[in-house]
Amino acid sequence: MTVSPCTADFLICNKELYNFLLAAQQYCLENNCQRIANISLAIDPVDPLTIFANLASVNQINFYWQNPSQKEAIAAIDSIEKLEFTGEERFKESEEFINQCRKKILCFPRDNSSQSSPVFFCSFGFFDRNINQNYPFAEANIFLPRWQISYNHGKCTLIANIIINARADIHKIIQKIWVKIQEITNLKYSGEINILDSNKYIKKAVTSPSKFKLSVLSALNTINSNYLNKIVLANALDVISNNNFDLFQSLKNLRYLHPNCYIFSTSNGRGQNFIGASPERLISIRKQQLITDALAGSAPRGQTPAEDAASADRLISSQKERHEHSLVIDFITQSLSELGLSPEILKPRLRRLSNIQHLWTPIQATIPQNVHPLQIVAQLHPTPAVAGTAPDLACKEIRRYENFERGLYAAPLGWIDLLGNSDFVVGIRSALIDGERARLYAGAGIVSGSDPDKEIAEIQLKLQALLKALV
Ligand SMILES: C=C(O[C@@H]1C=C(C(=O)O)C=C[C@H]1O)C(=O)O
Repeated sequence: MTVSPCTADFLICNKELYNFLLAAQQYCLENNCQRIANISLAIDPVDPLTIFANLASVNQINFYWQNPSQKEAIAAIDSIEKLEFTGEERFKESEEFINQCRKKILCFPRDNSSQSSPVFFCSFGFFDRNINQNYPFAEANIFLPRWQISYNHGKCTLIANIIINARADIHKIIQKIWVKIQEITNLKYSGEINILDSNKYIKKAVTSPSKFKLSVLSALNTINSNYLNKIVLANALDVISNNNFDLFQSLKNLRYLHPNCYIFSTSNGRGQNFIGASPERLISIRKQQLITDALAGSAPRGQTPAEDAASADRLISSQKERHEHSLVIDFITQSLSELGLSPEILKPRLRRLSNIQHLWTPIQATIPQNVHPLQIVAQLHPTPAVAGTAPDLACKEIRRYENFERGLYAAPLGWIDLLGNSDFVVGIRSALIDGERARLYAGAGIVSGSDPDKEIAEIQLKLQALLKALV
């Protein structure tokens, strides 16, 4: 084999990597097995979205995630291990999948730091079984990426997951990593924003406003009969463009328009993508400290600072909005207590987004070693912020009222590393992109005192925020 001078330099710098791969290969030879080498290398700072836009293909499984402060972002490109599940045990089976993979992974370096821990990316359906058999994502999707580029407070890491067996060509593997580093670091950052006039699209609500209004009125009757306290009813908007939607430009636009939201994208490897800008954290765990959001109760942003403040005041003092919000706090604290945690409710605040504001109460807890992040996800999903109360009853009613598959909408989407760190958002303010078609989703919480017209207007506001970013 001819080794290029560049590879030779890299080889010398990474003698330790070479020895690690050699030892891994030896292990596979002696034990007649295959392993996954998880190789983390510090690289010069890059923008993971730029890398994602250039290296990810819509026909691969991939994932993009970015937090609101924009201090953390991850691009995960292509998969080396993946599984899809359906049914009630999907969270448990995903945890089991991670545990099985864990046994096969050898890490370089072996420093047990969060920068070099293998990361699994997951998306779940709102329901544990889809009714629409043609819905393009399974009810649980989990994968370990082939390439991962992580940005964390100014530092960048490339993680490569590579199959090692007795026949592995170690020089070739090292060369492949080197070529990838070159490819990544030579890419030019382009933060270009390209916002088009959404009037150029053909748009159609999946449920007409009159039908939606009837559903709200009927749901209010059910609430008044005390069968339910709250139900979150959603609508979808189908959008058709003349051209295929540009996934990467739409993500850049989302990041620009919604800098204080979690930006996400996941693909099924068959051409469909689910993207969005969610303000709602389901779980965020760092070093066993959990933080989750109770987010419910909404009002428009005002056109002027005075109007905005007045709208915020009305939101804060509205009995109806506070009741809607407190149902979410109660559910989260009770659910976490059932897991043996001691949740602490932080000071309530406002979550102010580009065109809407929400009542927001973060809740925190310490996680014992034996509680897996997916157990918490399973316990919390769906919260009354996206389903209602009691959630089981509300879910049955949602199925009756909504005439489309929720799929990944309002469901958990995020990542988990092998140290127990994790981030999951609630997949709201989201859209399913399929070529030149997009389906946008938004819902609103219905409680006693809800006004159907106001709920429809709230859903419109939520849809507009996303529509603006799509190109
Ligand atoms: C259901 C959605 O949003 C949820 C419902 C809210 C409400 O009804 O006030 C507020 C925030 C979210 O928890 C959505 O955006 O689709």
